Amino acid sequence: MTHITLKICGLSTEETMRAALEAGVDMVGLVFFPKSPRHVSLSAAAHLADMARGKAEIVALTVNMDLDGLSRIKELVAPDWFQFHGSEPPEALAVAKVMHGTKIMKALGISGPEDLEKISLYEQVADRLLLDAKAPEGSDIPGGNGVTFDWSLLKGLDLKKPAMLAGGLNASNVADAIRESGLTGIDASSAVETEKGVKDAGLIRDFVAAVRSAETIGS
Ligand SMILES: O=C(O)c1ccccc1N[C@@H]1O[C@H](COP(=O)(O)O)[C@@H](O)[C@H]1O
Repeated sequence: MTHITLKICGLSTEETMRAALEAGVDMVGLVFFPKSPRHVSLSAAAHLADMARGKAEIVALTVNMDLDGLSRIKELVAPDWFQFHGSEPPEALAVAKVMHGTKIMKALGISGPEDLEKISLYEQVADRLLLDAKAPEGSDIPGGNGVTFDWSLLKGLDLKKPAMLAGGLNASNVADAIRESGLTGIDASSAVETEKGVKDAGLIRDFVAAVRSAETIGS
């Protein structure tokens, strides 16, 4: 039995935060990116983070955010992790880590084997990698688009850091995704929503149950 580290991203209401925590997720993601339908204000995020503290790790998702913005999040929300989901260079991760003392997760968009080359640059400084589908052309957001990629590209990779899989994962495909990728971390957003940005407690519970039952794969 392998424990899958499970993150639900883009929570923005008390009801769905409670559902995720009661279902036993390991990480909860709060999105700080105004173009995203899941964007939360600092005050709303501070309240949601207080609900989660001590029950799940709190992840602050940012996209190419400057140091002042990161400092405000750190001060008001006190996340355990910063998730960098833009084109931040490895040096920016190193600076954030020293300045804020948080753990760092770096998202990398994958669509083909050439995208795997970036991994070695980032795994030296990131505490965790997030291997996500590349955003479709024309999308306003670099993640959270509900699209998948060829998970088998990841099979057998010699990763130096823990890694999560993301991109279009839902209760029906997540067991295959775990098996094909070989990763032991899962992150999802769109599939637990009834419409863009609107999370649903029942869909969250179904997704968590699907991941937990997939934990027996290979054991
Ligand atoms: O969720 C968002 O709105 C978002 C915005 C900007 C960058 C990343 C975002 N979400 C991340 O995208 C992946 C996959 O999401 P999905 O399941 O395909 O919807 C996940 O890692 C989220 O953290």
